Amino acid sequence: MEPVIHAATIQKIYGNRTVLDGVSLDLFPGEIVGLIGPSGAGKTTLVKIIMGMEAAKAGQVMVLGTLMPNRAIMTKIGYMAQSDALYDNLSAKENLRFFGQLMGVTGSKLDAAIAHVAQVVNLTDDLGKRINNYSGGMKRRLSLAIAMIQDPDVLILDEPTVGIDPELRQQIWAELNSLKDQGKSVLITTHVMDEAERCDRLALIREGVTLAAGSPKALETQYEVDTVEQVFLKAGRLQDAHTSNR
Ligand SMILES: Nc1ncnc2c1ncn2[C@@H]1O[C@H](COP(=O)(O)OP(=O)(O)OP(=O)(O)O)[C@@H](O)[C@H]1O
Repeated sequence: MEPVIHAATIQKIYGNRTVLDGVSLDLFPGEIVGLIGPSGAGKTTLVKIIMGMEAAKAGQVMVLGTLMPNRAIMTKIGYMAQSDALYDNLSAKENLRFFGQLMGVTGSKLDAAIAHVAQVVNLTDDLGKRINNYSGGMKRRLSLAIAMIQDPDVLILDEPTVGIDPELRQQIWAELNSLKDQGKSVLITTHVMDEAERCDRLALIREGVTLAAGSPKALETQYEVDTVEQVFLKAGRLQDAHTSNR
C-alpha cells in the first residue's frame, strides 16, 4: 500500500542547532499516527516540513504521491496549526465559510460541511458569535472544524485537543476514528498520553531523533512496561545513558 505521507530522513537545522536529525515517518490510508515527544522535540517542525511550510536541510517528503512543497496538494490536507489563525472580527460561521471556499467547497456542500464540522466540535449554537468573543478552547475547536471542512483524505493536527474538555475530546476522537474507518489518515501531535494510547502507531521523538516507533502495544511489550508514558520515560532514560556514554 502506498503511504499517504512519506517523510524520509528529514534533517532540519536552525542556526547552529540540529532540530531534526534524520527523522523518517510513514502514514498509511486508514490509520492514525501520533507524534509524541517533550516540548522542543521537533514535532511541530516535522509537521511544518511535511506540509511544505518549512524547508528541510536534507531528506524529502511525499504527500499523496507528490513531492512537497506543492501548493495544490496543500488544499487536500486538513491542517490544524498549533496556534489558531482565525479572523477575529468575523463570526465562526464566516470563518468556516471563508476557509471552506478557499479549499474549493461551495454552495449547498459548504452549508452541509459547516453544519457537520460545527456539530463535531460542539459549536453549532455558537456559530454566529464573533471570534473575539470566543474562549481559547472554542478557538481550538473552530480551528479543528476548519481543518475538516473540505473532508480531506489526510488530516494533520498539531495538538488539536489543548484546552478542550475531556467529554468533547472523546467526541473528537470518535470523529477521528470514524474518518479512519472511511480510509482517511490522521497525523496528530500530542502531549496527552491517553490520546497516544488511542493511535494505531506512534513515533516518539526526542532531541530531533525517533527514539522508538510502533503501535502502543508493541512499544509497551518492547520496553516491558504497561503504558506509553512509561515507554517514553524509559526510552528517554536509555537515550540519555547512551548520549553520556559517548
Ligand atoms: N523558526 C525557528 N527558529 C529557530 N528555532 C526554532 C524555530 N522554530 C522552532 N525552533 C526550535 O526548534 C526546536 C523544535 O521546536 P518544535 O516547535 O518543532 O518543537 P515541538 O516538539 O513541537 O515542541 P512543543 O511540544 O512545545 O510544541 C525548539 O528548540 C525550538 O526552539
